Amino acid sequence: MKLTDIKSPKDIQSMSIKELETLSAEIRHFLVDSISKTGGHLASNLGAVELSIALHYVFDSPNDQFIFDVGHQSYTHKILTGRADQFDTLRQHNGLSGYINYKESIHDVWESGHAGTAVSALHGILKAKQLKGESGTAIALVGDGSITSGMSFEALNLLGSDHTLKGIVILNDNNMSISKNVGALSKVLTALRGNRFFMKLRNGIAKIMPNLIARIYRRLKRAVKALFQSGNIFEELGYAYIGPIDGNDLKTVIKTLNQAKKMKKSVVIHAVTEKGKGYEIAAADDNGKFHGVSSFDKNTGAPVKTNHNGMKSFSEVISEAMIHYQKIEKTFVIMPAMLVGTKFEKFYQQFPDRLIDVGIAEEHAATMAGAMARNGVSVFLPLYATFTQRAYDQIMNDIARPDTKVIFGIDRAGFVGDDGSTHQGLFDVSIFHSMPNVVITMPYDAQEAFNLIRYGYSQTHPFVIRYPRLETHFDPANPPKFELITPTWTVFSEGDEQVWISYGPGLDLLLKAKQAIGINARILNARFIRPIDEVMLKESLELNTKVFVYEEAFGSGTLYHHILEFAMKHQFVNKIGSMSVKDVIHHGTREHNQKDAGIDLDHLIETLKTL
Ligand SMILES: Cc1ncc(C[n+]2csc(CCOP(=O)(O)OP(=O)(O)O)c2C)c(N)n1
Ligand SMILES: CC(=O)[C@@H](O)[C@H](O)COP(=O)(O)O
Ligand SMILES: [Mg+2]
Repeated sequence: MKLTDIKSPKDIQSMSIKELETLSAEIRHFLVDSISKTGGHLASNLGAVELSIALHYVFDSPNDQFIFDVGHQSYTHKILTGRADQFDTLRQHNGLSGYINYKESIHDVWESGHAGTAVSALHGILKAKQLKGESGTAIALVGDGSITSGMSFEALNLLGSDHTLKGIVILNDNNMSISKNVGALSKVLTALRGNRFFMKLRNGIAKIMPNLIARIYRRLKRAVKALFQSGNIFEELGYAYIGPIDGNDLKTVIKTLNQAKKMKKSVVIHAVTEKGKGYEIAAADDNGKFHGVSSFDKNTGAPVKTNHNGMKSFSEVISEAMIHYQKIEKTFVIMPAMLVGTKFEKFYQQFPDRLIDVGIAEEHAATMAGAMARNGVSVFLPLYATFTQRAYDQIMNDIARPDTKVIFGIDRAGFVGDDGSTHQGLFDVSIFHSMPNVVITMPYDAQEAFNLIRYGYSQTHPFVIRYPRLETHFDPANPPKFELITPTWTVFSEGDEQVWISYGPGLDLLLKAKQAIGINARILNARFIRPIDEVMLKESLELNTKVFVYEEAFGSGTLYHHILEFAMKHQFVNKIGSMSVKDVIHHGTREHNQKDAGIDLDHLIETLKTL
């Protein structure tokens, strides 16, 4: 059967195990082929093929509801629910989403994109079914990285104690988050994985080679200890624990799911899988390079080259700046699971004792940062703008409220493009504006990024430097110097007919609009989004002309509103217009994101013409 002929999970439910095994090989081949062209989350999907097939084989979606934590590993589920023919549009505008998406399919029942929500969703879905007397069950597929997040623990704690509900949690343990998984729970899982070895031995499956005996003995000892002495964390939380099982062995997974289906209490199935399975280059990688990929050459695994012409990502610029800044002052980086994406690997290699990967634990990272800073350590906390949302309370209560100097590197600020609505970095400006004491900045280029970092460490408040998922000119061999700046705006382009204000990449757009329309506008670089530069703003308002504020951010309590407030307070009567994001923006290129939000260049020009 061709994958594109699968229209519903029913189409695979009458297959034999052998046929399903052939199907899993075909799916892997398809995924590598397809993702090599479109980009996407490769390694996680390759590891979850058998788990997804078995789910659809044993259970009956959508009556039984499948919850994919994050949702980045849901590609096989998409194929089995009739979407194989759309994979050439993956993560593209109006194409298939890279995550679970309610609009795509009745089988997509839990959207997340953010890690750690699956067990809470499982609890919620089961409770709703119970209250409404509905049939069917729910199953959560959670990775070993996501299970370490605070939310997962909160939910495991509650669901385990609710004996009126029965949920199934499949713990997809590949020993990897994006990078190697971290923390004590990861060690517990490693110990439990040892039990698989014990079971294999008992069944006479393991082939013992003489030179391995000593190692095997040590692992056996660990396994026995985990089994009989320290107990099993999931059992102690109230779950039946099945495993560890080979999560890439279809027959075993199907047998186990059938067993779990019959059980009366909530159950955790510990499935050991291989991230990247079936594509050797991805399977061999333990640096997270094949977690999320852009298009690549299938034979070599190398990304399809684009000409960067001296350009580097802002992530690289900031991490380089932090490396250079170590000559001025030692700082400590608290990294919630995004070492690869934020480009801090080089920093970690050079300063292994100045960075800790805390895993998917943004809340913990923020409070830990606050505590370290209060105890005299210079802290840098890199967070993707979207994941900042997870730590709102901790940033608010433990950093902003007591006015503690933590320097935040807010990466992926603004549109993120192909990851879509769950990952857009559009809310951080409002979030930080809603908190006391926080200084909010955005650099236009690499020089300004260096300067803002220098400035951030020289002042005394919580300090945000936000930067986009874009590139800028940067030569690592000849990096900018740290210049001393004051917290002011700058004139980006001279003029006096109108005053246009923005920050970061919005400035380029305003400049293009100025060139296109021919209005001699003064363009101000509000690199300090907060506090606003009252002197420069007042001077500009005194031109007694129209003012316009452009923000690539969700327009609620952002720069525009503070400019308005200032103008009203000082009784200026200038007409002040604005453009910002007002809606949820889905996947596509950055340009599509701008168009969908109605803040692209064409719309900007039209708006400015009639201001
Ligand atoms: C709150 C939050 N923080 C960070 C991320 C980024 N992120 C996406 S997937 C992932 C790793 C997940 O690891 P795991 O759950 O083990 O799944 P695997 O990819 O190994 O299958 C991370 C850190 C996220 N999606 N949500
Ligand atoms: C699944 C997830 O949340 C991350 O893998 C995310 O897709 C990373 O995005 P970047 O590619 O921008 O690092
Ligand atoms: Mg994992």
